[in-house]
Amino acid sequence: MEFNIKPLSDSDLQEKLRHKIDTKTKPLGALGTLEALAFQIGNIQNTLEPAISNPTIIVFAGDHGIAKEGMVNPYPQEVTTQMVYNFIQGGAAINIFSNTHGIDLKIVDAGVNHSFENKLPLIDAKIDFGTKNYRIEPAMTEDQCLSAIEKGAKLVATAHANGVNTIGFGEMGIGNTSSAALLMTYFTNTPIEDCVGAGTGLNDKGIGNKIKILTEVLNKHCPKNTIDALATYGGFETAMIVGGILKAAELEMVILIDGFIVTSALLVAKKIAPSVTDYCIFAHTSNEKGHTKMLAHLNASPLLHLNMRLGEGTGAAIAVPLLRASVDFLNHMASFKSAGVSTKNE
Ligand SMILES: Cc1cc2ncn([C@H]3O[C@H](COP(=O)(O)O)[C@@H](O)[C@H]3O)c2cc1C
Ligand SMILES: O=C(O)c1cccnc1
Repeated sequence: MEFNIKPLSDSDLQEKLRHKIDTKTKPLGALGTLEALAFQIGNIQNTLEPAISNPTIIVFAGDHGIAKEGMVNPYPQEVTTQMVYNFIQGGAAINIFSNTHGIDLKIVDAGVNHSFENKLPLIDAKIDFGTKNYRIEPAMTEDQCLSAIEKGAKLVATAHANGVNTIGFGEMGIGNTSSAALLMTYFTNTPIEDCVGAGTGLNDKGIGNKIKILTEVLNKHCPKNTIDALATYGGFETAMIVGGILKAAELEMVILIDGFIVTSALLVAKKIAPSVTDYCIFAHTSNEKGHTKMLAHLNASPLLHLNMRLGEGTGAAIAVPLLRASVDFLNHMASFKSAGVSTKNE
């Protein structure tokens, strides 16, 4: 498992991008974050004329052993399967927002606890029928974890070969806010009580219980390295997103980071390849409690804060028009020179 990710440090290109942005017909810096976006996307694509081509969101679905008990998750495990059918039928939030913004959507069975019929519009990458319960044993074996990373990477490589240059990731997996909280505490050294939130709607008592259970889980295991930590606490969907993010950065794609769970996958990816964040655009701040601290750890300033806490890649989908607007101004806006507009008095 090798990912060759180039840090973005072409100072000549960066200077030209800066100049192109600064000579558009607007006060210096007046397009704010859109300027930063255009600069980053130009850097990623190594061009002064970037484009958002065939933006795609891949939603990975997987079940979690711990969710069978119903102690950390308000909704039952079956909801993962039911939501996969909902995605296939076009009824979930991510379907709607993908339609709104012309985003191609792919749904992947990373490891749902259900046998899906053949011929569904569902990509079969199943590792197993859900992870093991990490209250008892590691969620997955090292082989399963590496296989999930590889499968996620392969799906992104296929998308890239089909002309996709902008990719977002989504997830569906009842119980996966617990898994993300465990990964967060492991990779950022943040106390578990600051990583645990309400997920899909626990009350204060439920959150207290979730913290207690996840503290026991942390005391039980002692992961020996990055992959071992992902195998111990992760989900199949999370591990596939880790591989997907790493491959997308290697292929110099624009990566849209969604909420709490996708960002937890990025923590793992960054541990493997620190430059990966050069390729990441942080779409939004989720209302899940730990997300703000997780983002601060990554030095990230997301584009949006809409009080969303859903996952599925919905935050990533909502941010796509901002990416389009940023490359459009860079490509099409007049410069002071071309429009004959006077520059600022010195
Ligand atoms: C109907 C429904 C649709 C969802 N879509 C995403 N999630 C989100 O909630 C789950 C994580 O929360 P927890 O750890 O509390 O189980 C994930 O499946 C996530 O994608 C959903 C959850 C539900 C119930
Ligand atoms: O931010 C997220 O990704 C999130 C938050 C709560 C539940 N599911 C996902």
